[in-house]
Amino acid sequence: MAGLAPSLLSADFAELKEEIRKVEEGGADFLHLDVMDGNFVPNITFGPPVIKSLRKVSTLPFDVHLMIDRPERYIGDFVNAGADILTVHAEATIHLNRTIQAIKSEGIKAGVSLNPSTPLNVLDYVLEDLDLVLIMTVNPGFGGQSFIKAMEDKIRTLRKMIDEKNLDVILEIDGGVNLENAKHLKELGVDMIVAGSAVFGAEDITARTQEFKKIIE
Ligand SMILES: O=C(CO)[C@H](O)[C@H](O)COP(=O)(O)O
Ligand SMILES: [Fe+2]
Repeated sequence: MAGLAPSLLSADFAELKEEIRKVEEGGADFLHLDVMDGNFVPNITFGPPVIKSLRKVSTLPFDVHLMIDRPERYIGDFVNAGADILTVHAEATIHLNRTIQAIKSEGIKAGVSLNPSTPLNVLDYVLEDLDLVLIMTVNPGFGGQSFIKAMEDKIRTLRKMIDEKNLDVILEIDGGVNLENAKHLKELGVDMIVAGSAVFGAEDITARTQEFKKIIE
């Protein structure tokens, strides 16, 4: 059984409170929040002040995906804003081990995300320290892109790495997941599925969330 983390990136930004209520009602497990800085990725979204405001209107765990250069500079800000899981890109921080320890020392969960072309071996000496690994199944920066098929092997291999060491690490994937491929991806061993456009693009967002949950349970 996998969980669902709707990505707010594809929500109506003028109606965030209401959009969150809809996915909560549909049984979302995490709320996925995409922070982009216009440097690490060619897009800009929102930062700690928006997340802090949303924290007041949701009880869902906040799964914050930082697509920003040198994320270590902002760990305290995102912790204060209410992040429950803070995920950094391995490509964006020079001292990955130090950044992970800095997140964990704040008493929240630490995640590492990998771009599609980044090999899994960058996790070799940190996997044991992590709470979550986020495999990007599109190139980060935008919602509504197509799933990159080559990521299926990466997911299988990471599943084996986690299971062989009997680790308590959430395997999360992000990008291009829809009602058609969700079941297959769950069967590859994914624990948490991020979906943006496939959830918030629906006419009835609550019903779509429920539909997703049914497919991946
Ligand atoms: O991190 C992201 C993009 O960089 C988003 O979480 C992701 O793309 C979700 O969008 P969709 O489900 O529409 O592909
Ligand atoms: Fe994301």
